[in-house]
Amino acid sequence: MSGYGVEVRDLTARYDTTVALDAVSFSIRPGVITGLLGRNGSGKTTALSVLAAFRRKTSGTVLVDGEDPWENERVLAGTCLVRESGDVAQDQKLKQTLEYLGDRRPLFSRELADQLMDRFELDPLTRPDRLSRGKRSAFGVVVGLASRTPLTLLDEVHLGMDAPSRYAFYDVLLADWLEHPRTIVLSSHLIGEIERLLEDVVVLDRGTVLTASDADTLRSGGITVTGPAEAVALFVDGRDVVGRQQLGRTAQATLIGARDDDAARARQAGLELGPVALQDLFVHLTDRPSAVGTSEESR
Ligand SMILES: Nc1ncnc2c1ncn2[C@@H]1O[C@H](COP(=O)(O)OP(=O)(O)OP(=O)(O)O)[C@@H](O)[C@H]1O
Repeated sequence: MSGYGVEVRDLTARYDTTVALDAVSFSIRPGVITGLLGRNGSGKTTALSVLAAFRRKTSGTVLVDGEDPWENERVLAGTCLVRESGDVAQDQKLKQTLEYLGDRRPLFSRELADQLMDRFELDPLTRPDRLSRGKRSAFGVVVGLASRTPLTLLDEVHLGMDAPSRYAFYDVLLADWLEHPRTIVLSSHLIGEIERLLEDVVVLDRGTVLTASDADTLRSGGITVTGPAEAVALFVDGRDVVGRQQLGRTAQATLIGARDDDAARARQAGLELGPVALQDLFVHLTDRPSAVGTSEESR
């Protein structure tokens, strides 16, 4: 089992008068870790809730493993959505929730759950409503990863966790995914920490898809140039510069729109070229309304 694929076509989701998703289309490849990125209110939680049938769509097509997930027992048995709030029974001890999941989910790994409970210092005999925010998030991670469902949707689940716990989460997620490949979607607006995990990226903005592609293709849309400040300034003159840093006489600029002769020009000027951080591209894309409309070309 390498995971469920997802096809979303012209999906619209409304809350009364608010259009949370406006005819969005994107695909999620099976067996891949995809980042669902977007600023606050861009529609990430709504999209994941529709995929997991927590919320009904208004219109459009959603296919999870080839079928509409709404009231679809087979697909939902293989789907796990964990939101930041935890999504677990509040009046049950953590141990009882794990036992319940162990009975209901055929791929649930009690071994991984116990390992993560130790790692996050979670007491199995406590209840979720007695946990701090960070520990509640950590329990959400335990549930999401140990379920090993063919489609695992983790909605900003790591945001409340402290740095050591978050890094433990990233390490375990990657190691467990390598051993048990499945489709994982991580939603976040904090990309720096998770970008190394992401093979594909879907960026939402105000209920529309800004861009959807593999992370490397997205990164190749820009470059960083590092070297003596005057040479960097000359190199980037007239270009679309989205970030600058300077330390002493050394400067680094981030450019959008790489050109064929960049490498040769950089060599001549004694400058170093490097990749762009996804976080910088994300800020650039979501900061500029004029960037809307690039989605179709970059798919
Ligand atoms: N229950 C609701 N009732 C009315 N409007 C809602 C509801 N839930 C979300 N919305 C609206 O739908 C839009 C998308 O919200 P959503 O929670 O999906 O975004 P998000 O990208 O997950 O945001 P965040 O990063 O802040 O969690 C926003 O305009 C939000 O105000």
